[in-house]
Amino acid sequence: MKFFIDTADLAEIKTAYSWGCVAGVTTNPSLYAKTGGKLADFEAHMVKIAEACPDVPVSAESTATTTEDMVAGGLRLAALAPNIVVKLPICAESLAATKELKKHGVNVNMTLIFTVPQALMACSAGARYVSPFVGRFDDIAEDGIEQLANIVTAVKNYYGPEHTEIIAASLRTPNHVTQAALLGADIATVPFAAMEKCLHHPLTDRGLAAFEADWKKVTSAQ
Ligand SMILES: O=C(CO)[C@@H](O)[C@H](O)[C@H](O)[C@H](O)COP(=O)(O)O
Repeated sequence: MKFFIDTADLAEIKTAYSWGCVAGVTTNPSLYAKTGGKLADFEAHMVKIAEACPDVPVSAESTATTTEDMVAGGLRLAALAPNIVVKLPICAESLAATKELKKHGVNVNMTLIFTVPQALMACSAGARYVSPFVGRFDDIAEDGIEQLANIVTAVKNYYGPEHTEIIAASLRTPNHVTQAALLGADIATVPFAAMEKCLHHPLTDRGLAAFEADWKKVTSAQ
């Protein structure tokens, strides 16, 4: 499973990318709003992200509401940098836009996926990625991991990763990441704070402290 970083914060993206394990970036309007960014700066911000990690896909989300605007806006976003993927929320208009954008060679990441039929419809329209949400199911006392498992099984029954990759989204914890990996999601897109948590374990920290203490004994004995 690949790791994507789920943020629009450039500093977080640069830090996570420098670790060498980040294979993509996903952003959305809420994550961009969190950076304090203005509408006029949106495209320039996406370019900065794309240039900061030029060898991995960067999802930039369109807020258009008609197929025509999604296609026009998608072509504009895709032209900003070669690694930009156009992110669209699942709806009738975005399915049609996905089919059209694919004809132009533009990759689409279809987001806000909560059900198996939604995921299969997105694949069928030609989405390069589908993004089922986990945490938001947990928020309403449903099992987000179980829902993700159903989507992974159904999509993999009919499509391979060269057609459509599954991005487990709305992940909040290392356990979400573990479960997404075990059930076969192609990608986990992880917020920076959760990515940092994934790095650590108390036994790793304890082991490191022991190595350092023992090495001091070795160096001070010389
Ligand atoms: O859809 C994708 C990735 O393609 C994500 O960026 C997705 O929008 C985010 O994971 C969610 O919006 C995060 O939602 P939440 O868990 O913070 O409620």
